[in-house]
Amino acid sequence: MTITITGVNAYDIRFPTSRMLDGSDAMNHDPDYSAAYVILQTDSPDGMEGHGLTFTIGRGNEVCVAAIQALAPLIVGRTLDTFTANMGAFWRHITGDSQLRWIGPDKGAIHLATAAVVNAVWDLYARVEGKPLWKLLVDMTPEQLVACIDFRYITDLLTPEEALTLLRKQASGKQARASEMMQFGYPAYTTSAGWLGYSDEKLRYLCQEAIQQGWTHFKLKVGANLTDDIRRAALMREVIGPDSPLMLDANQAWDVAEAIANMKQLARVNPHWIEEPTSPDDVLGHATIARAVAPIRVATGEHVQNRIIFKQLLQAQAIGFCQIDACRLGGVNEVLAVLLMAAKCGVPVCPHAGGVGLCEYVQHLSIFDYIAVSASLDERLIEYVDHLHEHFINPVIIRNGHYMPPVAPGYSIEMKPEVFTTYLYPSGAAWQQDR
Ligand SMILES: C[C@H](O)[C@@H](O)[C@@H](O)[C@H](O)C(=O)O
Ligand SMILES: [Mg+2]
Repeated sequence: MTITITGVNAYDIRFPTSRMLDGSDAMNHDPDYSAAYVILQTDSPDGMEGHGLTFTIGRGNEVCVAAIQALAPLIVGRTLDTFTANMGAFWRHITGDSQLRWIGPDKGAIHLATAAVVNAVWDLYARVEGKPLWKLLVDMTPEQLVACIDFRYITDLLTPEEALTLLRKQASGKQARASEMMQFGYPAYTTSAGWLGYSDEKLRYLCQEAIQQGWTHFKLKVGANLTDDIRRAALMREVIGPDSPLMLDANQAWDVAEAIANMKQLARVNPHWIEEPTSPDDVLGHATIARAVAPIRVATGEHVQNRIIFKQLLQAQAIGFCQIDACRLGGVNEVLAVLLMAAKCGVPVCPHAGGVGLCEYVQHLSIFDYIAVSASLDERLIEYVDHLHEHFINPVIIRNGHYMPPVAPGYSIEMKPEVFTTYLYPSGAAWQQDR
């Protein structure tokens, strides 16, 4: 069945999470979790649509909506088949427009918009095939997967031939790992207890509640004030016990030397990693910090804008954990490139999911990563935040601290119809009380 994409609708959806300081950190103290949301309209007789979003934290979401509208002419009037026949060419088509490229390339609002549009096309593709996205990817041959990737700028780390070899090596165990995923799910950690704006009391009871729910790995926000950081980290360590992994996240608050000095102090709580210790663009700074704070490892990625920066972070041995983001990178195609580079370098991928819809997205990527790329769960965890899942038609299912594989066709990102009225910014009812 040939389906033509007939329209692109973009929506500015915002949730007022800042009212409770959910999602707050050292840099982003009052985030309103938001989505620049795309619906691809098609001519399919059964009304098939493709859904995608890119995540922002409020102001500026309208810029991403405008960027999605700027990309729309690149896909309207095209058939899905012409894209899926050559996914690599499709990605170049979206990212390589000879004029739009100037406001990137592969970075900033236009790249966030790219992710929304690219992911919406993958969602449509998976729906048409009747599979959840992870399964669509798992069922592709190594040749088909490699054909999705734009290798320009990364062949000095990973060539298409090496990617093929990596994927072929894992082919025989795919079925067993898929069954394992269906039975036990993919391990996860929770960030929901540790937002920066939460009081010590709230931190304590949310941690206790999370333990009761089966969580064994926890993340805490640091970076605003070292005395507070030390006190809150000690509190969390006390509640979760000496053996549960505790991750720290500074959200880019520190200079390089400051990060090293502060981590010397925070080492007393035995952190599992330090996340975003400094600017996401500072590859060499990350490498310096990684060497200085070892054996504590550095994690980063939620603001790593493309495969090229990830390549450098890996080449410089600057990260011990690779935190892909489903819509900071330019959608599924670019994520595939990073999963394969990380596998080649032996760096575990632990996706970023602190936002709206990110948990729904990244579960597909990690489950695919395990089944077809890394073949390992060692030190691999998906982030989980307990916010806004009720707005999705197919929200994530967590069992005992694990993500259970989604079964509905698509990329799990479709929001319920009422969201498009209640949380539409600025006209939705949720925003009226602010006016
Ligand atoms: C503003 C956001 O909530 C961030 O704090 C969040 O994405 C965070 O860095 C995370 O790692 O989940
Ligand atoms: Mg973070």
